[in-house]
Amino acid sequence: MKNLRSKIIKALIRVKAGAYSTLTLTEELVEIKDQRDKNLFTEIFYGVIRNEKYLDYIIEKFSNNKLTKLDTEVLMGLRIGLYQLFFLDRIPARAAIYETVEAVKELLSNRGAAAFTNGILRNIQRHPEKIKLPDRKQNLLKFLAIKYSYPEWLVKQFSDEYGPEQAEKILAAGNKRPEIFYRFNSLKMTKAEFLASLTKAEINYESTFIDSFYKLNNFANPAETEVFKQGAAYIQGIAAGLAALLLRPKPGMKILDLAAAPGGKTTHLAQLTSNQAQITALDLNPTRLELVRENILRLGAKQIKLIVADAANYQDQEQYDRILADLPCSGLGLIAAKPEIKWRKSQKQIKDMAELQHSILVNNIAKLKVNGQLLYSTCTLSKVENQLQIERLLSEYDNLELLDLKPIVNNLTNLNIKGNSKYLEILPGQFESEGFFYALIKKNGE
Ligand SMILES: C[S@@+](CC[C@H](N)C(=O)[O-])C[C@H]1O[C@@H](n2cnc3c(N)ncnc32)[C@H](O)[C@@H]1O
Repeated sequence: MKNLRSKIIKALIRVKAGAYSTLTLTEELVEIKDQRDKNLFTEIFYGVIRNEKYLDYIIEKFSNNKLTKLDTEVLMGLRIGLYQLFFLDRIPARAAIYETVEAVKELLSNRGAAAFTNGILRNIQRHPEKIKLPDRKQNLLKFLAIKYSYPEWLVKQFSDEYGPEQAEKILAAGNKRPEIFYRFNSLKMTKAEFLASLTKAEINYESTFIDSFYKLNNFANPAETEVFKQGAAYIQGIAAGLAALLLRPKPGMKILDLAAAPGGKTTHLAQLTSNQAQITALDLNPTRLELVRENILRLGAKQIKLIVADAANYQDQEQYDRILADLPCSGLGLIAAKPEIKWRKSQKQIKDMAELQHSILVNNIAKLKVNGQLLYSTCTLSKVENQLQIERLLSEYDNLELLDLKPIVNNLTNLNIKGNSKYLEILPGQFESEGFFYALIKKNGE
């Protein structure tokens, strides 16, 4: 297949059928040699998933056929064509349309399909004045849903829970390309060696509010560097990087990690204790637990026992100093990195997740020592999985106390968090990061 755009169409069809965008992209990029082609592929691929609803809204205005009646290749062709016309200024309109129509020709032998794609794209290009978004004043939710391309129920949920102004910021942040960070892994080399290696490879990096985290600027292949191969770097969102820090693990402690895969936080815990803590790491999914094993090996983490288990039923007699409950969640804080999330979640799934999280917490709270601490975290933005989840737990146990995370985070990082809440909620984009929620719970004597 010669045409880059036909590859993009095929990749988008895979994601539509349920594949993960990140994995699909990684697999596709291996086949492409030229770095500029890789960049263009990535830009159009993610751009279309992020803006799907907005693009369809426009296509619908110019098509006499219902979108559900179109061949998938044609619909994807129209989306990528339109994305290039409206979002990429470096590709001349004629070239964008020509290449897209050629891609549709390559994928479908039926000549009508290419002619149809050509006709619609040319018409849109000639008559942009026909495109009108829903009226913002008359129907704010609908306007936001189309403009930022989110399902309307999700726009409503964000707006109900955060207010319309903050909701709009959340929606916009979810459409930005996420920043890439390296966590420096001190188990493999000194920081001076690590930084020297980045400099030698001409990688442009910046310090962040966490000592061991570095932001990579305009860098496309973070998994191919020397430091990565040597295990001195782990690619991790900076908000996720707070978890192990906030748990304040010490050498000699017994730590239970209830949902560990792919192992970002497990290996961070090992790093912070110089491999001197005893960590038990669970995950329900054996394939994903293998990723933890690979990461442990690459990063040189030690003293970690891996167990395939459902944390909602897991039994052991051990008492732990620390429990990390970085639980499965609806993932609404990760939309920038995994934009298909917004099309795959439902209100029902969010409720089901909240129930699962509750059962996992209830099943494991007895394993926490008196004076031990449990850190609850999710990468989502929904009250029922976050604040309400913790309120529910605290209402059921007299001996649990919510600790204030502000002084802890302000002490361990360069952040200066203020406010009344003892929780730590990081909104997407707030610190160039993904969205995260943290609550720290201490167990008191009976
Ligand atoms: C948010 S991810 C964990 C990320 C991980 N802590 C890290 O930092 O790399 C949630 C994980 O929970 C696992 N999971 C889902 N249901 C589970 C259950 N009932 N018991 C244990 N693990 C579960 C999933 O397989 C997934 O790997």
